[in-house]
Amino acid sequence: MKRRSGIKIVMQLIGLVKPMWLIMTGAVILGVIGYLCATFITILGGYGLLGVLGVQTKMSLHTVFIVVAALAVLRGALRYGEQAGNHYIAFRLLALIRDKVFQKLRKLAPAKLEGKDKGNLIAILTSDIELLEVFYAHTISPVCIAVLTCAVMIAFFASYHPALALIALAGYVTVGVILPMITSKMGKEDGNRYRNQFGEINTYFLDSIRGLREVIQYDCGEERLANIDQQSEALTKLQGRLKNCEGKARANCDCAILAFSFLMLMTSVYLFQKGMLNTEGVVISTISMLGSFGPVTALSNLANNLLHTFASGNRVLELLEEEPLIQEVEEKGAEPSFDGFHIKDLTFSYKQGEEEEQILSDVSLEIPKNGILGIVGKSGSGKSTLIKLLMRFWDAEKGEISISGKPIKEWSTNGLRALESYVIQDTYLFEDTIENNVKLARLGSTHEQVVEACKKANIHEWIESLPNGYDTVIGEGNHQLSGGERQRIGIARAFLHNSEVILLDEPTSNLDSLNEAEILKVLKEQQKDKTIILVSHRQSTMKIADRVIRMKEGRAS
Ligand SMILES: Nc1ncnc2c1ncn2[C@@H]1O[C@H](COP(=O)(O)OP(=O)(O)OP(=O)(O)O)[C@@H](O)[C@H]1O
Repeated sequence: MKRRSGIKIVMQLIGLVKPMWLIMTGAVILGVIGYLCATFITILGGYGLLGVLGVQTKMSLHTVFIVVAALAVLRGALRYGEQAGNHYIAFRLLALIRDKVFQKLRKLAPAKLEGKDKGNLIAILTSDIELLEVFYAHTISPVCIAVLTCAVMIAFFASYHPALALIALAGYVTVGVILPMITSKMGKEDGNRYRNQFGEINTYFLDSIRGLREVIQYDCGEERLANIDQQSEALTKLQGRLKNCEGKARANCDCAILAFSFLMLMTSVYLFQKGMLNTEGVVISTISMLGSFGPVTALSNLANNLLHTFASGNRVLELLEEEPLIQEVEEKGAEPSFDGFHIKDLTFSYKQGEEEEQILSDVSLEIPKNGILGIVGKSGSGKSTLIKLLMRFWDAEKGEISISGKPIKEWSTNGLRALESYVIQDTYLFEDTIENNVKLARLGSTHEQVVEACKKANIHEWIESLPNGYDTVIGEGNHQLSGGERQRIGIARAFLHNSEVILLDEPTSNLDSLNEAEILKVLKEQQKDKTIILVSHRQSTMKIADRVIRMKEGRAS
């Protein structure tokens, strides 16, 4: 994983706030005034104390009480405004980032996502993005607020004596900049490791749940459980180290505040002895120093959370910057006028790190418009790969596939996908009604069109036999479908999509011979005005093909 510096991550994350800078400015202004109100409540307390002790000050005791009450009310209102503004920005931005991540995933799919660690992706989509809330709601404006509030306070100290202003400046820089920098340096590695291990444990968990049947059958539950325990323990250890670092940071911060306040007291007493400061100056400057660390302490505490936030930010930015393997052509509505597939010298290999295994070499093939082409060949001979290349899930490294005289990588990607329907062995069902699951192939189609597609896929009667018919909710945790039922829903989708080209990769592998025969009959009827490409190991399925080609050692014959 690419490691960005903290500054680079911050700059890139701040870049996303641009559309909301007005609200951010408002929140900062409210925050600065709010913190000054809080600090001056303490300072006015000092004036009040001096008044009670009979020392002559700039303000009467009566005025002090009224102003303190007014500042307290104002502080509450301002704090509310600042927090509301910051959280509004943060949650709007999280929605925006999620949207960007989903758009990116769509572009990366399927070529770049096939080999990706799914648990890690889930961790990025959920907890990593969620953690950026800390950055947007509790980092940007607190930094601005701290800088502005400290500037006002330094000017206030300077009104008593420049030396006091210098001590205040040194105190604010130490607590708000130097200590947080040391803390984040100390915990950066652990922060990154924690986020990555969290992703890994997610993947392992997900894998164990998905493969539960195999785990039970081969009795390896204990071993997986032990692995989960081991990973959780490692995670707990890392978390312990991070908390330890956090604790040290808090302790250092408190020590620094006390040390600088003590230095302020000593210096003001010294100046008093030299006649350069009055009693009011000594008391007020010391109280002000103690009471004005609020905004910089907020920064110091942030450094602890930022360890996680930077690691999460890095992972989210990494995903957003990932380049898709194929560049999509965006030209709305430009569907190719289909005249068949013209495949010339097609060579392709999947790249996995440094390794490359050639799957197709110099395949040349003419697939005419309309009719059924069967593709057979040994397992692993590249049949599915050829189909995926026709869908342009990958680009060929040499040679090309063209339609109407133009390579498919120059046709609009949406247009190409609208031209083709792709049915695979294992259809994915979303947690939704059967009707919506089928409608996915053509949003906006009517109930009658869905029923017609399901009738062709020989699944209508089964759907009607369910208590809720087409409104039955299927998918994970709901009505579970058999392999054959899933496959027929996949075929119904392809019929509803009603595209000119239908690519079928082992479409009948889970069907009994009765269902297979019914579906093949419908496919055969469609061959007049559809181009059907069929990959299957079943001889019974291949019978409907007009022409059958064989894949062997990366070539078609
Ligand atoms: N996404 C991928 N990344 C890397 N290698 C892959 C990928 N998909 C397939 N392969 C490899 O490419 C080779 C051809 O796979 P393909 O699925 O095209 O074969 P097939 O002829 O359809 O096999 P089967 O009949 O078993 O479905 C296999 O060795 C497979 O391991």
